[in-house]
Amino acid sequence: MLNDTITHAERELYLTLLELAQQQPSAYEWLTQLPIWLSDIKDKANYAHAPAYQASVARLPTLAVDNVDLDSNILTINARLNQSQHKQTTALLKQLMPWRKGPFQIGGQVDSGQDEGQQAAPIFIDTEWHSDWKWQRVAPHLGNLKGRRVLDVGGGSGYHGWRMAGTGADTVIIIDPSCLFYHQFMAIRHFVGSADTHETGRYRTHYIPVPLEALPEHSQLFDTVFSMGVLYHRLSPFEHLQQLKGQLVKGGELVLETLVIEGDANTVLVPHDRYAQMNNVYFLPSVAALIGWLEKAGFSDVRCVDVAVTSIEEQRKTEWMTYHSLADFLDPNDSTKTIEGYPAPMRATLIAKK
Ligand SMILES: Nc1ncnc2c1ncn2[C@@H]1O[C@H](C[S@+](CC[C@H]([NH3+])C(=O)[O-])CC(=O)[O-])[C@@H](O)[C@H]1O
Repeated sequence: MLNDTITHAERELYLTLLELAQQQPSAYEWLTQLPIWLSDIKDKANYAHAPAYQASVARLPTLAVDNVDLDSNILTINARLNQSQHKQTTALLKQLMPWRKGPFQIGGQVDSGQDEGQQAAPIFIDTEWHSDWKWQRVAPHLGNLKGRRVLDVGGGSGYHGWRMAGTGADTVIIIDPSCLFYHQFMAIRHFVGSADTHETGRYRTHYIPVPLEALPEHSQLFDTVFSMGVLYHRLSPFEHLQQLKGQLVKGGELVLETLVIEGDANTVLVPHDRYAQMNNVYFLPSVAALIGWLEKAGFSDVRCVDVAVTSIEEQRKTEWMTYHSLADFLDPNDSTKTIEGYPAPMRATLIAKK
């Protein structure tokens, strides 16, 4: 129910789903569940850090934003920032560390204008991942997202979701169960503000803090569904593919990006214990096997558009993510292997039709 304590982001999400429901009744089921999804993320019993994250986002200052370029590799909020706003904003954003997916920049170039003494340098959130590099590998193969309704499953901080809106998507819904990433999205959204309403006159980019499995199964709401960096975390890859398919309209497009290994249609690696130190990695197929999985799950026109080995320049420790990163997870004597002896991370992007 709409009530007084609802945030602006929540209100816009309700309105978007309400509008969707007028065209596609399955969105009513989302509306029914939304209060539960949104209150769970605020519950200290589920997420001990939730109140602290919320407080950090709530205390972010209001800046004079000149413009926002959602289609830039460093997702840039051009705003005027004085020294005290710079200090306050940096400190609050650092309370939302680790920042893994980005990069973002808040602030503009310091020019030699009249208030030079006052104006602070931009804040550059140098994230662990160069998510822009992934986007550059994927975007050329997407065709036009203009006017499309898009779901980004496992969207992290929302970096790619913003880029989807930046290329003209009509509506973007990001889902991810991470409480931290949800609040990172809300922090960036605070600064993006009404720039997100560009072209459509209403807010286009939304975030629901739930896993894919929590969504109503056969919503058929989206023209494009992205699942990037999620499949290998799933115990049952076929269930994941079915759930993705259930969110697509007939003829809609799936963009699937996941870890792969070299090999033929019968090659699949199931790491016995950890993979690159991650303890939640299950199935790493070859590209040929993955094409077979997508076809078995009922997708057609399946094509692999990109394969890339992840470099230690793309995923690395930064000032905004100070824990171990890829370089620490590879064999120090042979960077083609993980420290467990498996092939080093290589990722493929596949596109398929429902
Ligand atoms: N069942 C689930 N449903 C939805 N999200 C999930 C689920 N399980 C985990 N996640 C979320 O999926 C994301 C995986 S990261 C990819 C981010 C971005 N897409 C990227 O392509 O850079 C992995 C990577 O960095 O490789 C995390 O944010 C999880 O919380």
